[in-house]
Amino acid sequence: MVSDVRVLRLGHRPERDQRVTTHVALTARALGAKGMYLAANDEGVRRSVTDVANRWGGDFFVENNASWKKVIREWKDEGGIVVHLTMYGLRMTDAVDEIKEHEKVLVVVGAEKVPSDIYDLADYNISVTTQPHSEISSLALIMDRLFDGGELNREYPDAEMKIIPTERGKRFEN
Ligand SMILES: C[S@@+](CC[C@H](N)C(=O)[O-])C[C@H]1O[C@@H](n2cnc3c(N)ncnc32)[C@H](O)[C@@H]1O
Repeated sequence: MVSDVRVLRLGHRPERDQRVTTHVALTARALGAKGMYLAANDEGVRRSVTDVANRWGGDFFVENNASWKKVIREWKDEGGIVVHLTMYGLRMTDAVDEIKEHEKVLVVVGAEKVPSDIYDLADYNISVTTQPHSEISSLALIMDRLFDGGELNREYPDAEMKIIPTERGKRFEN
């Protein structure tokens, strides 16, 4: 059963990808990942995601300027598997049950281009549909499958901000 999901973000270009990478991290956090390794130097992304995480609870981390090969090597040494999301991979629906037999899953998402070695280093190259779309949507869908929807109503400990779901308007507890 999957209990530890982390995201590795490859190919981030600070001048172009800040918003999407921030949304990758926020999606990862909201859907139950423990943290994101950013294989680029962008302290601004780390700071803004950490600021959200501090206010909204839990202990999601962002590691800035991570060496992606080292992250993968150490993850595998700890018994984790590496799932690279790419539209060229195997269909998610064919592989997800096998992936779910593992506890630790590192989900790798790219920006425009990814280094070609990732296709060999990954245990699974997985396509979420076989159409081009986005790292955010593909990440959200695989996380939902990995946790079977159980991530959707998680509690975030030590939150300064908490939403009280309501039919209309906005209600917060803080
Ligand atoms: C804008 S796409 C880049 C597409 C790029 N041309 C390529 O070679 O993969 C950015 C990222 O979104 C993810 N992605 C896009 N479509 C996907 C799909 N159908 N299945 C899984 N991941 C996808 C991949 O992680 C990809 O690296």
